Amino acid sequence: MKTLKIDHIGIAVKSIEEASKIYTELLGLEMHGVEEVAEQKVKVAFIPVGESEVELLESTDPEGPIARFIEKNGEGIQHIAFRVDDIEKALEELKQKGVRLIDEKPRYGAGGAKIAFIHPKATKGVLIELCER
Ligand SMILES: C[C@@H](C(=O)O)C(=O)SCCNC(=O)CCNC(=O)[C@H](O)C(C)(C)COP(=O)(O)OP(=O)(O)OC[C@H]1O[C@@H](n2cnc3c(N)ncnc32)[C@H](O)[C@@H]1OP(=O)(O)O
Ligand SMILES: [Co+2]
Repeated sequence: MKTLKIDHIGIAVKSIEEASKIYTELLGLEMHGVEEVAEQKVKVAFIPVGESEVELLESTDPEGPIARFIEKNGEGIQHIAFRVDDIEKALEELKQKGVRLIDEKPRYGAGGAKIAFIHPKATKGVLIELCER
């Protein structure tokens, strides 16, 4: 497998409408439309910047991962997503290395990307998402 680039940085926010102003009004970036990813219990907005994007994540459910993250840590960076060329192969290789995965098989994320998370306990406290588009 090949890791290609930082695809996006996931930021947990209470309100996409409020938080997006930082990126649009202060940094002059443009936000794409908001999309719901029901499986992850989030609404998502992407803000492209150069080769990567900022992903704003607002919870749609108090039991979802973003609501839980904000409850514990407040708003802030929740994950870093790396784009890979072949996510099934990447997960197979990580599994063989004994890495603790949250998702052993890819799920579908925003924009129909295939995504999977590595547990932060296996990565010195960074929640890593792999994604293939
Ligand atoms: C739409 C899609 C896309 O891009 O297309 C997305 O991004 S969806 C983005 C949202 N979806 C996800 O995050 C899905 C994957 N995440 C999960 O499954 C969960 O959030 C876990 C990461 C397993 C955490 O689960 P849960 O909140 O139940 O456990 P917990 O609070 O007891 O946390 C277990 C330990 O992990 C740490 N921990 C929890 N969340 C963390 C995070 N985001 N970054 C770093 N460490 C984190 C906690 O501090 C704790 O450590 P201590 O034990 O030392 O206190
Ligand atoms: Co993400």
